[in-house]
Amino acid sequence: MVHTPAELARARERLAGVVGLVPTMGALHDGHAALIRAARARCDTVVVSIFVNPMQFNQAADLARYPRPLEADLARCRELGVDLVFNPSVDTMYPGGPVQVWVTAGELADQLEGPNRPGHFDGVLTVVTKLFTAVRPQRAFFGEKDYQQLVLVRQLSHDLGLDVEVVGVGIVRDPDGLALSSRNVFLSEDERRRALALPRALQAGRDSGRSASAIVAAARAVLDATDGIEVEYLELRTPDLRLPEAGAARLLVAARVGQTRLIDNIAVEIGGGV
Ligand SMILES: Nc1ncnc2c1ncn2[C@@H]1O[C@H](COP(=O)(O)OP(=O)(O)OP(=O)(O)O)[C@@H](O)[C@H]1O
Ligand SMILES: CC(C)(CO)[C@@H](O)C(=O)[O-]
Ligand code: BAL
Repeated sequence: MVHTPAELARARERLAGVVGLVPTMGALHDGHAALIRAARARCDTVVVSIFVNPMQFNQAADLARYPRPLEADLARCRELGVDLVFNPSVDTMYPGGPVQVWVTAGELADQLEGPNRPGHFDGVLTVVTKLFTAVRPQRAFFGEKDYQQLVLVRQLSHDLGLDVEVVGVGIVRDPDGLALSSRNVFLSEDERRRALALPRALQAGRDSGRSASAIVAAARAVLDATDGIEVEYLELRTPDLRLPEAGAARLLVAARVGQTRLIDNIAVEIGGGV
């Protein structure tokens, strides 16, 4: 494990072949393991970063309670054959305090997560740019659970010419359908039962029929029938997050269950008659 960009630069010189980066905020679960396995399969060397990035949190309480089980994370990385873990401190990543120059997300972030988490994607894109610059990977692996983040990071690599191939990895779910997330540990048993309305709603949307309005209505009906969840958005988009058209699409949802905010999404097919 290395902690500083200087240590990372020295270790990076010894990494052979195609380097794959898996950026995480730790509290590793089977979703992260899928990213690491995808990186193992497609790269010669795998680097995992573990950094809870304060600059992408817009609520102090959310940052303060974010889980940080570092020893267990390191054991998981060893089991999965990770070659190098980069675990910087906040002071090392942001010497002298918060950055003054940001990578800003642009209009792709004016929807879905963006308006609900002001400044979040600027924080994500800024830290991902710093991680890409420090690690210099050829490939980087991101989960489809954070679908808008994946699309934005792909755009980041393209627009800034970072020369990193951004690989998306499918959502890993618990057997009951709930998408794995580090924040699921905050759900009580009752909240977890309510949270299952998210994957059920997405599945109902997918199964509902052909038109965009039928897909959204079927998903909305499941959410409306569930007490104790507060829906922030339920939206249909093209795979690159434009307004929906016939063909391949994504249905995306965000909701609060108690104090915990959850997101999820699913691939759907719009058959026409929007
Ligand atoms: N269930 C999942 N399936 C696939 N990828 C996932 C899953 N959960 C997280 N990831 C991916 O792992 C990477 C690191 O995410 P992060 O460390 O924030 O974990 P998280 O579980 O998403 O936590 P959070 O509760 O903060 O959303 C991201 O690219 C994210 O999309
Ligand atoms: C990509 C990321 C590691 C940047 O802090 C974070 O947003 C995450 O864990 O998805
Ligand atoms: N999993 C994306 C990072 C975040 O929620 O802050």
